[in-house]
Amino acid sequence: MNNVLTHSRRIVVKVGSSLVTNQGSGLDMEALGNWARQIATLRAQGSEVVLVSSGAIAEGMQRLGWKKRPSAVHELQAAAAVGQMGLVQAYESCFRQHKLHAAQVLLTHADLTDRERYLNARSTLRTLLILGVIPIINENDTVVTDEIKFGDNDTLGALVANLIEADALVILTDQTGLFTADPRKDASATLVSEARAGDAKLEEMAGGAGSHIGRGGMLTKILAAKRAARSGAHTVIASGHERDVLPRLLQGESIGTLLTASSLSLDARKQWLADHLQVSGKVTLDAGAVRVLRSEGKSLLPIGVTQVSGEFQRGAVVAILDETGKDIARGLVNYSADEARRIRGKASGEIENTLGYVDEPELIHRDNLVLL
Ligand SMILES: Nc1ncnc2c1ncn2[C@@H]1O[C@H](COP(=O)(O)OP(=O)(O)O)[C@@H](O)[C@H]1O
Ligand SMILES: N[C@@H](CCC(=O)OP(=O)(O)O)C(=O)O
Repeated sequence: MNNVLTHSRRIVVKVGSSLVTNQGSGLDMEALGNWARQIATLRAQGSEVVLVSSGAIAEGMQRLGWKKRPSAVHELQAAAAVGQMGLVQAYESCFRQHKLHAAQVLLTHADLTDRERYLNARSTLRTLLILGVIPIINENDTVVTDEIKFGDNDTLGALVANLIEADALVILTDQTGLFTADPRKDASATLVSEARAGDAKLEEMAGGAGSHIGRGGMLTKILAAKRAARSGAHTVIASGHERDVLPRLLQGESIGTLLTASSLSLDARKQWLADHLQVSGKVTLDAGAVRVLRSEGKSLLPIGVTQVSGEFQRGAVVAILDETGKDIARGLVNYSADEARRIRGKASGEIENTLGYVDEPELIHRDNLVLL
């Protein structure tokens, strides 16, 4: 019996490519019907559920008659555009059988890194949940390029869990959970039934995707659990082939791997900052500045900055690096890259002399700064 999930009222369910397709070609309608039925059960019990579903590329390939997954990005994008139609049509008809409306929500990285779009996405999802609609989320493959895509839907699932402050993220896949090593390669691997999300040991156990269908493998699921935990969401990694896995999990049954979040959660603004995978620039600090940020939770003053790279405006999100180049924090800057270069290493009292004006004494205020 596991009480952690019985208290979950808002849940993000991610179903991987391996579970929604027929060996990578076309959709497995029976599987989709099965997810819809289980989600309808949760909904009837009062839970709010968001579904993150892959499958667009596989369905698009089948509709276009392609036997082999293309490697060219524009062809994958074309397949995703064709296949997404089929994916939402299929879900729409499955959910309709349970008298539930479904909504298509396609997100990109940029949607979650821009504060205004992030807030819009959040309020739309909240509204859909209040209306009793099941949002079905996928990456907007058509407009993303290699550099800016999530690529796997595990990361997307975690960011959605952060976005709507979900209680739990359930990642369903083709394995029964996280094993001590990839079970496809190591027959002696054993199932990890419970661990703390973010435990570094888990990353060593996890390998890449087990088939040509899936993208991220176990590592992206472990990292997704770590990310989801930042807003307090627990993660379960379990097999989608397990009968009635969703209602059973919520009834407290121990199935798969439970990765627990500590009860500490960052406030929404800091959460948004921590979620920035893409940043506009970087500032490198000296050892003293790193120490006061870490141990005293202070604001970052220009005097502690040794280097500024990239081009950014006031209000942008930047990565904060320690003197060895390690990424240690995210922050919203009070000065542009140009201004920051001019005031770096200087005392705050010198800002006015250097720039001719002073907006704020600190480069990044502590309220706008989050340690990673
Ligand atoms: N430690 C591990 N425990 C379980 N599975 C692992 C592990 N390391 C790697 N894997 C592989 O990860 C695969 C699941 O990821 P993936 O293929 O991306 O599926 P999905 O499409 O569901 O995201 C499994 O089939 C398995 O081969
Ligand atoms: N957005 C892509 C799915 C990406 C993907 O395969 O992710 P995953 O299910 O995590 O292995 C699609 O719908 O085809």
